[in-house]
Amino acid sequence: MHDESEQPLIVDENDDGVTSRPEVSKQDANKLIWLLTLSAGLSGLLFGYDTGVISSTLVSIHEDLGRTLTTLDLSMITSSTSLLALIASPLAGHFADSLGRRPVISVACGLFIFGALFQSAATNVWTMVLGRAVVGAAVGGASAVVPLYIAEISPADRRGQLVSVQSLFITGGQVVAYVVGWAVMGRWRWSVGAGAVPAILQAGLLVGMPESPRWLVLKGRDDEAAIVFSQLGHDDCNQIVSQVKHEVKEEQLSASGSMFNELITIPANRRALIIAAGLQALQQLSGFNSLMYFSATIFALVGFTSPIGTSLSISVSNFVFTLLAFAIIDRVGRRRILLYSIPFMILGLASCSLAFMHIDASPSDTVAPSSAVSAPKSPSPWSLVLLCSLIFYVASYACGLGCVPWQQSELFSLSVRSMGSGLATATNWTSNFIVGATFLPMMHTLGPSATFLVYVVVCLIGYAWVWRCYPETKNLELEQVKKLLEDGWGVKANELPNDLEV
Ligand SMILES: O[C@H]1[C@H](O)[C@@H](O)[C@H](O)[C@@H](O)[C@H]1O
Repeated sequence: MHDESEQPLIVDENDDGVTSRPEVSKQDANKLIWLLTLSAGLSGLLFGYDTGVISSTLVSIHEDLGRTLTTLDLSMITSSTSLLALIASPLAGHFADSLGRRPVISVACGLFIFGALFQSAATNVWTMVLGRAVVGAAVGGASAVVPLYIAEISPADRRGQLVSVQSLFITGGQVVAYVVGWAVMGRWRWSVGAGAVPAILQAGLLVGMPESPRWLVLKGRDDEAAIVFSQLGHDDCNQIVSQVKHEVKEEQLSASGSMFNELITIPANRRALIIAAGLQALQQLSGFNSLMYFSATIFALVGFTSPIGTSLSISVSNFVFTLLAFAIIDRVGRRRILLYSIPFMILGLASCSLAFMHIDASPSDTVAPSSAVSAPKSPSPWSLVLLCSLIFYVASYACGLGCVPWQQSELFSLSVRSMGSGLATATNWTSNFIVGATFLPMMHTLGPSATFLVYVVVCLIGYAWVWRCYPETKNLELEQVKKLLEDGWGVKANELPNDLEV
């Protein structure tokens, strides 16, 4: 264990009047960074659990909410979470700026607990929708602020990986939700209520969590920031505090009014917002969550006898390939991962569309999936092709688009970071809402094959846009990324990242 008495004390004051702190060993700092990442990342687990659990819940509710669920009921129960998430995320961005990152994460944690318990006690469709909405507010707030908090405490060369911990937690939470949903065999009140458990654990961990040091500098609390930076293992915490202060001053000079104005009128900020929000929209509009929410419905439709069990393959592949992204993101880089993986998503989706052409599957109007097929059928060889294509699509999604958009906060400069992340997150949830609300109707009107073709087209457009606009940010300090976007999209500039001066 590290002995504090051996730590060299640096007691001089620098130009900014910041007093240096006792040095902390790299090992202790590393442990702390991991602990904070895991504590904050638990919100990702809840995000994943609460969004994943709906798939098995939908097929288990039957008439427990007082009536047989219609397509509209299912869409409302599913979409109320994303609807509230999209309202909560920009608000969370706002409060993360005025009150700090930590209080927002704490409030989200409280809402996770309350929402889980409320859902498990739901007696009719409306109370269920309300419970899902409370959880949605928590998911929206946490998904805007947790990646931002992690990015702000991470060293530049491991930031991609540490922020990806959140994606690992999300996808892990979705696997747990599927397993729990499967294991409790229809007792959905238990599975939705179980979401309160990790949230209670997180509430305990949040007690000792420090505020983001970059936010502290933004608020002029330099001494406190220096303490946190030194706990996080910065060799020269005075230098990093001055660097961040310098950035804040520069931004104040070029600021032209409100934070929103600053975000829209300063070209680097505007580009950051377009890139972050665009990638979040692409993540969702590529259709992945239609599988998250309705894979059991799809598998019932095409004749699998254990649709919930089969849909577990979707969430497990998502988790396993997010692990791959986690392992390589800081080496391969964000842009390259996207450019390599999106073409495989397109292939997977096109092959799903082909498989559906050969499967006789037309969703009926009442949609408890076990009754969604007019006559029981067994899976044809094309159903197996469909399953493999879906897994292929999910795998390529998970190692690129599933993960990279959550790196969003690194694109923004400090003074607009929380608002920019909040708006980009809101775009994610808006698009999530659109996909959740349109998937079943599209399956009805266009048919399954054409529905998947729509996602192919989205991915094709998305690929071209990423190629044109998404810059590489690996290994850059947060303060350097801003420079990257000053004169353009930074797609070429970052071929020489070391040339960028802070
Ligand atoms: O990054 C996550 C992850 O890919 C999840 O599996 C998905 O359900 C979320 O919508 C997405 O934001």
